[in-house]
Amino acid sequence: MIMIDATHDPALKSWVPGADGHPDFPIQNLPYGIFSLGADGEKRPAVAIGDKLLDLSAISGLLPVELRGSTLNALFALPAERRLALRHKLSELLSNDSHRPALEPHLHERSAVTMHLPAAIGDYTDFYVGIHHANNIGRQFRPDNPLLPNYKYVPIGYHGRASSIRPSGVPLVRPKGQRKPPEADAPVVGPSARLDYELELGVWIGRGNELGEPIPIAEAADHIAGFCLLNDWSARDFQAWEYQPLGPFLAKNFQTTISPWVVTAEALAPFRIAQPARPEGDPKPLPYLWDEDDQAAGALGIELEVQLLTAKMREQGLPPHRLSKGPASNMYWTVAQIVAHHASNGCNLQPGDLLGTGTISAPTDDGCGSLMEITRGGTRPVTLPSGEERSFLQDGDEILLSATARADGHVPIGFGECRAVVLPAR
Ligand SMILES: O=C(O)/C=C/C(=O)CC(=O)CC(=O)O
Ligand SMILES: [Ca+2]
Ligand SMILES: [Mg+2]
Repeated sequence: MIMIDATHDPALKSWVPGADGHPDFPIQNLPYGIFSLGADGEKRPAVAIGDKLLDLSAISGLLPVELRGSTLNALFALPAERRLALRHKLSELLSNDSHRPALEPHLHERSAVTMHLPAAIGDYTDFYVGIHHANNIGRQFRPDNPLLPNYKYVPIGYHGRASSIRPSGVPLVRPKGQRKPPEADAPVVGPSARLDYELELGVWIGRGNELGEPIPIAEAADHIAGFCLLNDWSARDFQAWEYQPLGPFLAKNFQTTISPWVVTAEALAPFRIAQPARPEGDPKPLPYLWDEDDQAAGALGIELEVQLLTAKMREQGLPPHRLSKGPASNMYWTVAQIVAHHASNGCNLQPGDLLGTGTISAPTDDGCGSLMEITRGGTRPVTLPSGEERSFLQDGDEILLSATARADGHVPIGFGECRAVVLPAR
């Protein structure tokens, strides 16, 4: 069980200029990532602090954990106590002035470096825990049968594609594929006309489990290294045509964008709120999915937001326009439940595997996590400050996801950027 400790102290200050009061990366956060100086430079581990990062490969002699190489998989695999020891050391190094002369040469402006995927992602699985999303989108794909009867018993997911996951900033090329326009007798192939985003949290798997050995739900939290933002780009026209009976395939595997900084489970310890009660009459989950301590630990106290910036808005100097905002507590299943479920048949999870929670929508109109929901399948376009309308994404549109964890008596911490612009189909 991860505890609140001195590294979360709201009175803790950093000697790094601009870190105190930073909206994402004050000293209470300390997220890890992989960067290089220049796009082709050597990839190295770092910790973000304010607008800067500290090159951890350059100060490895000072750290209790060997941190080298171009991925964080080995760090994720460590027992939680070792990761905690590293967090404590970094908190001390970045708060105590006496370390400034030794460390300052290894700070870099984050705006001047290239960020990479933080881990070699062996496998990526996307869940469907946003019950309001499941209701909204289910109504469009299956008007008579929006929420299927299994939803409240089994955390639904699909196996995604790890090879096409990209860090924030890498543009998305509009996918081509098969769709069957409602009035047509036969499908056509071409660029997606209903390109959408999905607002999700990503969960980084830490320690793995052996093939054949399930993860008991009481131990699931020990297998989570951290979190990121995840945009599960979705071609709704391909999806509607291809998804039955095996689920999403080419509609969702052409690219997935994640934020490059790993906000650790340790950093998020204080940011828990009461787990929303299951609606009256909902079935109690089966024992392998139910843990009183997991329920008592609460839901993630994270506020999520999506913004859109079109090419015309960029030209006009307009700021991004908020499409939605809502809390991560709108998850029907906890993160521990999806981890335990994934391994319940003996499937082995490995350090650096990535799970998506599924689209997190609020029950209100201003909190929907995809355009498909906001525009009711494209029938109610959004009007933007530039005067433009959007039903689905156009070329040149940029989607920006952001998130902030907040709790009374604690310094808020954020996730950094998860953005990508849509380029024309090739
Ligand atoms: O209800 C459906 O058929 C559609 C589901 C999705 O869009 C799949 C998905 O990516 C799950 C999610 O993000 O919640
Ligand atoms: Ca999804
Ligand atoms: Mg995807």
